[in-house]
Amino acid sequence: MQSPIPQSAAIILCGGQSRRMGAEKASLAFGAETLLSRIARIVSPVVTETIIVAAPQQTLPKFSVDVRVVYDETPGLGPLEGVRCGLDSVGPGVDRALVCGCDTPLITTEAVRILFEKLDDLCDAAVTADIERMHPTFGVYRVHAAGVAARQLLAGERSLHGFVRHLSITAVSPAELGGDQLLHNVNTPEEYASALLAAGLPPAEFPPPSAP
Ligand SMILES: Nc1nc2c(ncn2[C@@H]2O[C@H](COP(=O)(O)OP(=O)(O)OP(=O)(O)O)[C@@H](O)[C@H]2O)c(=O)[nH]1
Repeated sequence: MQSPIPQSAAIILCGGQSRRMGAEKASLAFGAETLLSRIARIVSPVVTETIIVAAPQQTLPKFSVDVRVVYDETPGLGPLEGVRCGLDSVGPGVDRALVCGCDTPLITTEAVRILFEKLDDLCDAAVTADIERMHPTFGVYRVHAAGVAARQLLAGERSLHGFVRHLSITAVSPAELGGDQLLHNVNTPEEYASALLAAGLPPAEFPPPSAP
């Protein structure tokens, strides 16, 4: 097994409303895991610390790896506030961090490692981008981008796409990371079912029978 990249972190966003899903995405079963615990397990081997950024009072599932949980300082601002809080809370010496949603269960450890390798000295971030658009919730950011996020939030910006427009970016195609399926986003019950199928897992009960 390869060792973690020194002075690196992973920030997993798990707040939000899950409106399209109609049930909290982070705690949805995904095989023997939940969506959130699966992502933590996949990303943690690459980094020296894994940080979960949750909404205040959010109930979190159990984890199979070490994580640190922090909470949105100002709730209700959306994922950009989660990114800002995550980047602001990395440990001493950490200078770059993966930012990832809890709703992309088909990402791989290898893809995370490649994203870190793609971040060159001249750029603020290496972000996945397909022919249609950027995917800011699968990217590696320099920790100093927290300042840009803070300024954007103060200016009323809420969107991660608006945020990355203010950064110098290396765009990384899904093909370079292992294929389009990596970015499969689980936002709806149908996308949840198709992600389980793509991962070779049996269908899950939906709505979920009980909260964890
Ligand atoms: N910490 C934190 N994470 C968030 C917040 N909003 C969204 N996220 C996370 O960011 C990722 C992308 O979220 P979206 O799919 O855009 O929004 P969502 O609220 O989860 O879902 P919808 O209500 O259906 O739009 C997911 O992993 C969410 O858990 C937030 O306000 N704070």
